[in-house]
Amino acid sequence: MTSRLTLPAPAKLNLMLHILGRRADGYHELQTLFQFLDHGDELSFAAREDGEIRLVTEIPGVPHDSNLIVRAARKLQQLTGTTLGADIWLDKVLPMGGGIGGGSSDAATTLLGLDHLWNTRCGEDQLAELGLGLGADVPVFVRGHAAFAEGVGEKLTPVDPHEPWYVVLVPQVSVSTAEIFSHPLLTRNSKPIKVRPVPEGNSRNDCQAVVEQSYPEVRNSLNLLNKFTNARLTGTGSCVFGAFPDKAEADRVLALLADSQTGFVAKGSNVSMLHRKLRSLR
Ligand SMILES: C[C@](O)(CO)[C@H](O)COP(=O)(O)OP(=O)(O)OC[C@H]1O[C@@H](n2ccc(N)nc2=O)[C@H](O)[C@@H]1O
Ligand SMILES: Nc1ncnc2c1ncn2[C@@H]1O[C@H](COP(=O)(O)OP(=O)(O)OP(=O)(O)O)[C@@H](O)[C@H]1O
Repeated sequence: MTSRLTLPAPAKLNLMLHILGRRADGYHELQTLFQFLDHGDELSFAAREDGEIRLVTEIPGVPHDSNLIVRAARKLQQLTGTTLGADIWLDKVLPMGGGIGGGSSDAATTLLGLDHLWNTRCGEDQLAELGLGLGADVPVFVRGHAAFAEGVGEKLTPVDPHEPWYVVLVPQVSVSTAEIFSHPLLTRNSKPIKVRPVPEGNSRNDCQAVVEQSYPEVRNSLNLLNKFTNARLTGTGSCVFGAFPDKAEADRVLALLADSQTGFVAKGSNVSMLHRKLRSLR
């Protein structure tokens, strides 16, 4: 039997997100602070000699060839000219359309995993550039270090914010990133801030007001979590999160909300689980 390479695809949080303006191509200039969670999907890869890319475990509602995993694998094949293919298995844990970067993280894990398995040795610089073509959030997952991001999210400065425990609530709605970024009431004129000191604490997400307005479920989750800590939206939602000093406190709060809320507890991490695993393989 061919050996399988199994790797995690962690979630991310946007600890703050400021929108500075809109570019001519419709994309927005952002400043955002990314941190990873020790919680995510898991992917397994096995090389194929015939060059085919096959996602064995498809996601209902996402056509095989549109899945970011398949698109990432094909892009890497094109870039490197390898004759190898892969069978890929996905254990989907992260909610979709949750603003915690599941699809982008799957794509980054595919790029790094297949670069390792195929021995194509592209390295992080090339893979981050390739990943940007798949989504604005892919490069930070390729780099694997918490970062202050500028541009559309691709200009990354590594940073080391605190690593608290988080309660992440998952309102049962899927928010379209494109819909929020095209909303007429979105605030798009935040003043640029400096990378250092790292903006932590009372930071805001400029998408939060319009998401709360359009999705009452998200507002409700924010209100509930706000009773215990400063709750914020991640990305364009739907997920909301709050920090706690230890796991016991985070578990306690999630349990208190469990009647009406779906969610999970996870530790913030400045080095992604993916990179920790890859280092252990080298
Ligand atoms: C909001 C964030 O989650 C913050 O981390 C990301 O910037 C979004 O990253 P993503 O999901 O990888 O986004 P993409 O797939 O590249 O873009 C989805 C849609 O969001 C809008 N979009 C995204 C990123 C950005 N900087 N400006 C935008 O206006 C665009 O309309 C685009 O069509
Ligand atoms: N491997 C994948 N995992 C999840 N979604 C995928 C994948 N491939 C394609 N998609 C599509 O991408 C959409 C967005 O999924 P994703 O889970 O990345 O959202 P998100 O967490 O809001 O992302 P972000 O934080 O980057 O905005 C899904 O609704 C789905 O149609």
